[in-house]
Amino acid sequence: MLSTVIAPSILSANFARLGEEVDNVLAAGADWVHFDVMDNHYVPNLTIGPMVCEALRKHGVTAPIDVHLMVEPVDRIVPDFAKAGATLISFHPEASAHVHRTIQLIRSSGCQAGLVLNPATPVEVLDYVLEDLDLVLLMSVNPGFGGQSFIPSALDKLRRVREMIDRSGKPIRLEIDGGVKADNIAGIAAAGADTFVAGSAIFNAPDYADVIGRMKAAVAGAR
Ligand SMILES: O=C(CO)[C@@H](O)[C@H](O)COP(=O)(O)O
Repeated sequence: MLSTVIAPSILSANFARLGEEVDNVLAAGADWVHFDVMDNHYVPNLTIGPMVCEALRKHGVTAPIDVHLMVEPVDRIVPDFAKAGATLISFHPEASAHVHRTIQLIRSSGCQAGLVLNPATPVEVLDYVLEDLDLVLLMSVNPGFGGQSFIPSALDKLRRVREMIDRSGKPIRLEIDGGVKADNIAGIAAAGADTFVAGSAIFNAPDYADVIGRMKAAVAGAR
């Protein structure tokens, strides 16, 4: 089983002090930085692009940057994020005309590739591409905003994708994103996730180390 990763979503960080927020959350025990890119087209919100990713690298961030593209089209922006220092790039199959080609593009740009399934996207979309992926990201909210509630059907989906990954025998990460909190993360881990995105639960907490520590302890108990 792969190691546990806690990836705070900077969507809920204070953008006026972003470098400091990222430093603080990494010092508090976070493993990755989750970087939500929204285009006001694929999703009804507008956030940050490659320049901000590059700025974080120039600021001195060395942790993996986990870029979640909620943009359409996808391919045009992939090389820009690779140059800006992204470690992983994940995208939605609905936003790419050629899913396999986009995966190859991400990998040939030097990044790891992830595919993101919305709450209503069937797991069969992973057929034929699963073994080309480094990560599967299951959305447990509809993409576009932080602070939403975890959709319970994501647990069954996690179990199904966990089985698919285990059957493949490949070291593919299973990431969950949306409504993840210290008080529901154990059940999410038991359903098969190893990589946990949490935005509001971490950045709205007064003590980042305390909440990340409680999340890691709950995951360790469940796994
Ligand atoms: O991608 C998204 C939303 O589209 C997520 O990364 C959210 O930003 C997670 O926020 P919380 O639900 O943890 O507040």
